[in-house]
Amino acid sequence: MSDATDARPYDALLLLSFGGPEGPDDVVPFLENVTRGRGIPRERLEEVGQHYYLFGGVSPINAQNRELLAALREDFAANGLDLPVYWGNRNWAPYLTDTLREMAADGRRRILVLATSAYASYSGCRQYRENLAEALAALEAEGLPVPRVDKLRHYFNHPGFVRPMTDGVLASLAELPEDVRAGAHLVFTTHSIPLSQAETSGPAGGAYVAQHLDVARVIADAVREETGVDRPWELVYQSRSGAPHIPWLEPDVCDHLETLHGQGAPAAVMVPIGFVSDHMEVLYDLDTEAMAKAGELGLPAVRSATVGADPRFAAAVRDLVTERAAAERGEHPERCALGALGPSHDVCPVGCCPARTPKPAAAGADSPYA
Ligand SMILES: CC1=C(CCC(=O)O)c2cc3nc(cc4[nH]c(cc5[nH]c(cc1n2)c(C)c5CCC(=O)O)c(CCC(=O)O)c4C)C(CCC(=O)O)=C3C
Ligand SMILES: [Fe+2]
Repeated sequence: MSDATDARPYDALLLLSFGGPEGPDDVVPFLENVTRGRGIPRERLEEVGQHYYLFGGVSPINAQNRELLAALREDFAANGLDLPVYWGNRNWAPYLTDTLREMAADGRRRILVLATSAYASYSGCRQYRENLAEALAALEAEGLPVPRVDKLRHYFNHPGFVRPMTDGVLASLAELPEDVRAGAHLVFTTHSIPLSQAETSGPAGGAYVAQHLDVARVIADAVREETGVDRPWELVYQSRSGAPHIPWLEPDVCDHLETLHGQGAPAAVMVPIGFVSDHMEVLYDLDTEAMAKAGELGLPAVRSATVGADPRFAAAVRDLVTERAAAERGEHPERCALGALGPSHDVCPVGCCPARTPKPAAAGADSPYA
């Protein structure tokens, strides 16, 4: 393991997330921020707005990021890692540009970024890198010093991300009635994305699905070992958006529950491996919509926990920070990873997770910033 207290050359960590509305008046402006220039049909937006209004116009994502920030600060302090942690979002306050401005004013010059997305995809990786480039350009235009930003590697297969989810599945199985527990399917879910984006994800294409399958297999294997029961599992998708004629990853989780029921499956545990916390995608698309579908079918179902602010995840972030810092210093740190794919790259190569319309992206080999 790398020196657990040495973050040099980095002088700050930036938690970079999606952002969400904090009251009913925020919902429409938030959705406008999310969908600017993305060609999402108006009906879809109205529908998604309703999901937020059902919860008082409040997405839980900001509170969850505040908890994660607190967990990171606590973990760093308890382990002697002296590194300040900041937070900025793509779509809602605190906005990324404001946070980077504050960081520059505080004298931060080498910033490491933790995005709240564990996998390779345009939305989960390059789009955050585009947001960073846009924010750095704003600082430059204001005559402020432009810090150098690097992004932590994809952490989907880090034990500190996978282990809490495995424990979540074990806890969910225990909640199912005993007579259906052994036959329960493990239904791993993630955000659907356009097929074209899935095909071009990662340095060589196909990374989004391959990474999820790798994690699903690791969790299914661990659950089998710990319960002594070999359960069927599948990877399915949720939260599809976009125009109906554009193909996205399938099957949808609700259709899949119907299929399982038709095949006589006795129960299902939905495992949202694609998400870092219980934000609106989890609360509405799984806990509300998919659970209602399971209820209609009479299929016993439980949804297992995301990592959220689990202390093991905070410790994993510390490990990733010190690992990357050591690599930047020219050392050869050990890189923790479960599954078959191994640790992901530190620096996204040119053309990784390409956008439909090319835009400058920071924190990668094609960054216009050093
Ligand atoms: C891969 C992926 C993740 C996981 C990785 C990551 O976490 O980044 C994710 C997370 C999230 N997505 C979120 C919200 C939304 N995503 C939308 C739209 C879209 N998401 C997409 C993909 C992803 N999204 C895509 C390809 C679109 C189509 C438009 C586009 O190409 O951009 C829309 C527009 C309406 C709609 O169409 O649903 C909303 C409101 C929230 C916040 C939830 C909250 O408020 O609690 C979170 C964490
Ligand atoms: Fe999304």
